[in-house]
Amino acid sequence: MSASVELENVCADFGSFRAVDNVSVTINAGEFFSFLGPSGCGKTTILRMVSGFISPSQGVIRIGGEDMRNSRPNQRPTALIFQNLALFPLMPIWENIAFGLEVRGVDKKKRRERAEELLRLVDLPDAADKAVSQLSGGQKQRVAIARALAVEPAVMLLDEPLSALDLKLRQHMRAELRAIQKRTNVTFIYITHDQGEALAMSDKVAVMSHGKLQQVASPREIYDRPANGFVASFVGENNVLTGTITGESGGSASFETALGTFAARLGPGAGKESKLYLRPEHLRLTAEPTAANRIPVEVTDVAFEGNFISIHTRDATGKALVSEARNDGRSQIPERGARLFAEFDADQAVILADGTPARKGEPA
Ligand SMILES: Nc1ncnc2c1ncn2[C@@H]1O[C@H](COP(=O)(O)OP(=O)(O)OP(=O)(O)O)[C@@H](O)[C@H]1O
Repeated sequence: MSASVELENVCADFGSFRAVDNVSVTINAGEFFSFLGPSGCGKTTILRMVSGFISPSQGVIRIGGEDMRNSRPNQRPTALIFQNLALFPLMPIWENIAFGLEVRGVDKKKRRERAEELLRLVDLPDAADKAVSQLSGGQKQRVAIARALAVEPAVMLLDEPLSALDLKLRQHMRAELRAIQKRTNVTFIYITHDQGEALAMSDKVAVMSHGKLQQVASPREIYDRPANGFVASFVGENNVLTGTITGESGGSASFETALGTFAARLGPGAGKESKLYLRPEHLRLTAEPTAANRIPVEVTDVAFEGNFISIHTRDATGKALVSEARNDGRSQIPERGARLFAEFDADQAVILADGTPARKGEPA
């Protein structure tokens, strides 16, 4: 079973400080949905309102179409998973998983069967009789997920559940979590400040800043078509050029900067206070430019990043521009000090409205 979650004009105020500012979003049943944003942007507060631990100051939350205003946390079809999971150290794994069922009066045989079924689901089929101390961090996290699923929630709320794990395990668990979500078809609402996690796992991502939703879209759209400068800079890397729009035609514009005038795509909301955003992977370094958009640069550093190489450059005004080359043995990697051109195609550069306004109760 899974359920949709709707937030309609939801605000959360702590005194005069607005932590969540007029958020409206629909999360479809069976979706893996992430809230992504920097620390303090209001993600956890949203999760706590959906789970019922705090009430919205304004607005409505519906789960499965039902207004949750008068439902306490234990009356909601939700289960919550934290970063610091608390398994009971003196109980074997299967009893940890079945604990919620015992509270509900399910008999021991059924509890054991359900625990074993869930252990198969989270890919730990032989762990039923093990002690908590015998499991690794990642395995414990999977047990915590099995325990949350035991009571058959329609919505799972996950609050940065992987942040205590090391990098390799975190990457492995991304795939695991996604697989578990697809197998169960339970709605997953996942909060994270890690863009890699959000992009890799989610059907849809909501990018947040200062309590406000900035964009709600598929991971691909968030990356390829950011709605504003905040999303463009927070998700992935971008070179940012300041300037002014001097002409427009169709979906593109000419943008005058201290380095010259460039043709670029006009993003949503672009106006006077806009900036030009250019991803490092779209900036090509060459001695013989072919594109009209070109900037003379000098290479200042070449950094090996594993699967790609970051090439740091400086233009005539002293501004740093970063370009990326794939480490595939075929890319030409320039030497430090080389004088080249950084060129880019107009449809890969986008002009976007700037950042996000400050929220109520906060200095601008
Ligand atoms: N009970 C509270 N009283 C006062 N302010 C609060 C309270 N809870 C949260 N806040 C404030 O609201 C803002 C949003 O907090 P929230 O925990 O939702 O952010 P977050 O995006 O989850 O951040 P993090 O990733 O660091 O957990 C923060 O500025 C925080 O200090």
